[in-house]
Amino acid sequence: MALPLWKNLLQTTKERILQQRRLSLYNGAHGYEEELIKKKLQQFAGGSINLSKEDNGIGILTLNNPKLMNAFTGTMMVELQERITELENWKDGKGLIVYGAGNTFCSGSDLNAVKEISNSQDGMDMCMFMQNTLTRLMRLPLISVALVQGKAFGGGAELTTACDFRLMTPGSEIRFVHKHMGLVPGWGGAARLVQIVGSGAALQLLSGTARVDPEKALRLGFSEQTLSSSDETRALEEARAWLSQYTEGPVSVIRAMKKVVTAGRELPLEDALRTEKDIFGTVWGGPANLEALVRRPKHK
Ligand SMILES: CCC(=O)SCCNC(=O)CCNC(=O)[C@H](O)C(C)(C)COP(=O)(O)OP(=O)(O)OC[C@H]1O[C@@H](n2cnc3c(N)ncnc32)[C@H](O)[C@@H]1OP(=O)(O)O
Repeated sequence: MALPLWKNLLQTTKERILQQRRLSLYNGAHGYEEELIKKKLQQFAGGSINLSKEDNGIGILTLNNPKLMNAFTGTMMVELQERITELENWKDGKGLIVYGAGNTFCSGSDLNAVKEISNSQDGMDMCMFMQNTLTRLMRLPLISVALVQGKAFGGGAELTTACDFRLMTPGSEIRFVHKHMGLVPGWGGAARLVQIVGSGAALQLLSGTARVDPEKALRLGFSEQTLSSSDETRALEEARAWLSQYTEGPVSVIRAMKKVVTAGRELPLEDALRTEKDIFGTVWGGPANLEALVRRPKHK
């Protein structure tokens, strides 16, 4: 017998909360009180995080606070979490482009807000909040790319590492400026940077606060490509075309592909292999697989 509507809704909400907990790193057991830090962050308002979902399965996530070079205010941190939840529930999604409004990526956390929460408890709570959100971004079953125009500094540089790929426009720059602020990365940027460029290069970029221009990023394997245009509309078009090479195809297969790679990236080998087996089971004999068996394509 079908469940009444309210029971269905309750069930879905429970499942979503459980899924968010599973994908996050910190919860009450770590002394993390999400509602408290959210309340605090809400006091530092400004800017927005916007999401548009296109018919081609590509989502566009925009950091929108151009007056402050897209610095992250408290409300933007909370909105980022909300948009990630939306993306987790977008079953038709295959890809994601993260970029900043006004021809620049992001200048890190809003220094006006940071000054107000400079005590250690607030700092740790904000750090756990952002690590949870960026870990969920990294684990989305969508192929994600940071489109870097202008500057990606501090937390902005960390955000680029939560995406699968980075594309840079001419004249743009990624820079981990934390040392100048008497800090180290705290949004997970150091751990992810080591995975992307290796520990030696990561240590140099962090401890030398080195400017990473498009050429250097290519050399380090930090960026995939330098786009030809630094105009916002055209760069976005180029990023869409670049990403489409990987998102073309059946949604179930693209999402499964990202999931097997996430498992390989994060889990010990035996666990990753078992996860790969389970995900393989979701596509084997599925519509795309059966259709291909009929079509028998030649892979020339
Ligand atoms: C997670 C930990 C972290 O994120 S630590 C890193 C925090 N971020 C920073 O320290 C970046 C500080 N900003 C800068 O170095 C420069 O503003 C950069 C980004 C290089 C841009 O320089 P430029 O193109 O000359 O523009 P500008 O300095 O005139 O800035 C325009 C307005 O934006 C503001 N702005 C910029 N970044 C932030 C920020 N992170 N927090 C708060 N406000 C920021 C500037 O103050 C400036 O505002 P105003 O026009 O003077 O009112």
